[in-house]
Amino acid sequence: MAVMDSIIQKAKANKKRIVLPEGSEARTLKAAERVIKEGIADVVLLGKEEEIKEKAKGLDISKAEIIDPEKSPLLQKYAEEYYNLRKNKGVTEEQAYQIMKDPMYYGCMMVKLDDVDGMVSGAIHATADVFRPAFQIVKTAAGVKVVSSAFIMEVPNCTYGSDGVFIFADCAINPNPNEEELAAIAIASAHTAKVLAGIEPRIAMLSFSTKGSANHELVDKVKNATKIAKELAPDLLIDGELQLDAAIVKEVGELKAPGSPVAGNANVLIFPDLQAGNIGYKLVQRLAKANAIGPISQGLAKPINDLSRGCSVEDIVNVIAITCVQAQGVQK
Ligand SMILES: CC(C)(COP(=O)(O)OP(=O)(O)OC[C@H]1O[C@@H](n2cnc3c(N)ncnc32)[C@H](O)[C@@H]1OP(=O)(O)O)[C@@H](O)C(=O)NCCC(=O)NCCS
Ligand SMILES: CC(=O)OP(=O)(O)O
Repeated sequence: MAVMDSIIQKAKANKKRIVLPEGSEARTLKAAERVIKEGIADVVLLGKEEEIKEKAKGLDISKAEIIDPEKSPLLQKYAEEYYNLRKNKGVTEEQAYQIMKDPMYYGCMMVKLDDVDGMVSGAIHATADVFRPAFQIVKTAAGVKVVSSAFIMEVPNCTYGSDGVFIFADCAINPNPNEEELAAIAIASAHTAKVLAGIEPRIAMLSFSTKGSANHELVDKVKNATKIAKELAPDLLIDGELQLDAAIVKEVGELKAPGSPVAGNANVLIFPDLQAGNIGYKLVQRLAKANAIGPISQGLAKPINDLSRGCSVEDIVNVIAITCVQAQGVQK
């Protein structure tokens, strides 16, 4: 938990205000209580006040602000903002008003208008339902074409990576990134490695082939993405295409990819598509009992983070703390 200890200390040092749209969800309420009690963040819960209070019986959430989007005096203003953002996509004023009653959209608008510093959701919503409003309302940061996600993986009793700490990406957002997108995911993940996990990135572009051991168009995609990433970020330690064993096991790396600056010692693992990435992180989380922190979004203009529906209270606390640290880096 060393990585999370440091992130939680950073979050406490400059407290931020985080909205939780799944305000009446049991794990979310427990996480809200802990986050407030430990001074990690101020919390806004969205939902029907009576329902939230009923579900929170026995918990102290008295310091959380509760907002029911349907009754909010800001609903009309938020609807107008949404209408202006989406009218060119055919959204009418009436549709905008109805959409803005949805806590997922309302929460994103709070972030967009700086009424909160960040949002965490996804304990009972699928990833697409978290990111669709985020893409529409908060949009990408300047210069970013593709938003992606990464997990900080802390694998117990493991000497690979950085003493068992890895970044895995993209495990949650882009189903089938093209070469340029895969290169962008690698570069964004290097930033996450440095800023959030506190490790110096050594990036492996993963494949079922190592340095030409197999020929296939799927392998070509990873080779080309590696070339693009190296051109865009010549200072980064990045290599591919590498199989997983060549990427993380020293002896296998020396055998399959001699001379590689990364093979055998990688700590940032870039998966070729979402099938591999999502299966890969869940395998390591469940079979190796790794702490999977995330998914952490990369490239949104302001921080909005998803959760796995299988998350624990601790996972939610962790993602809230990460969202706070991301918010500290946002220029307003
Ligand atoms: C993320 C996701 C929801 C976007 O899907 P979508 O809504 O069908 O996307 P669309 O192509 O219709 O795009 C919707 C908007 O988001 C934008 N967008 C989509 N993906 C984006 C990305 N990765 N980065 C930045 N913007 C993106 C589009 O440009 C579009 O913007 P616009 O409406 O202003 O033109 C989709 O890629 C998805 O479902 N991914 C898999 C999520 C998942 O199931 N993960 C596994 C469990 S974690
Ligand atoms: C990240 C992820 O896989 O989310 P979920 O388990 O909710 O699909």
